[in-house]
Amino acid sequence: MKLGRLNHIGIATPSLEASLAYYRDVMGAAIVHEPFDLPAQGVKVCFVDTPGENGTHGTQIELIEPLGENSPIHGFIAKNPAGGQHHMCYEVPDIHAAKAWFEKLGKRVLGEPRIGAHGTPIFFVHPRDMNGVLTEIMETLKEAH
Ligand SMILES: CC[C@H](C(=O)O)C(=O)SCCNC(=O)CCNC(=O)[C@H](O)C(C)(C)COP(=O)(O)OP(=O)(O)OC[C@H]1O[C@@H](n2cnc3c(N)ncnc32)[C@H](O)[C@@H]1OP(=O)(O)O
Ligand SMILES: [Co+2]
Repeated sequence: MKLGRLNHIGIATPSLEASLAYYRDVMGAAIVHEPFDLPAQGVKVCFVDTPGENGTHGTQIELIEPLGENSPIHGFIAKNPAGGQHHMCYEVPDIHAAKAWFEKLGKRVLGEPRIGAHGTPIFFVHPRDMNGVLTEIMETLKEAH
């Protein structure tokens, strides 16, 4: 497998509202998208753009707040009440080939590929197998032809 583009850095937060104010007022973020719920993934999400090249944005900040009592990030927030860096997400051309790659290496893929925040298939690989970093793999949005 070849290392793909760093699509986003996931930041867990107890309050999307407070974190949005931070990225806007302290960090001077130019583009803050609208928050949206992902009930199937147990999170409320809001993307913040970082500057990119050729008029596109760079790696995004993905702010995630627990949504519902079964949110997978309740445990993280309990351990880190102020929130913090939660995961990193890399793009791949083919989600199934990528899943087979990590499984072949004996890495714990967490669940089957499912639709993530950008509307394409994603999966996670356990942090204990990934240098301590919860790693999300996301199939790149195919260019509309
Ligand atoms: C998908 C929508 C959106 C998108 O971009 O498309 C998102 O990114 S949503 C992001 C939220 N969803 C997930 O995180 C799903 C995958 N995560 C999980 O399945 C769990 O969080 C899991 C299994 C990684 C950890 O679960 P939990 O916190 O309940 O377990 P433990 O507390 O027992 O943790 C086990 C072990 O891992 C360490 N840990 C936990 N979370 C992280 C983390 N974010 N980064 C690094 N390490 C983490 C924890 O400290 C434990 O370590 P140990 O040494 O064994 O005590
Ligand atoms: Co993510």
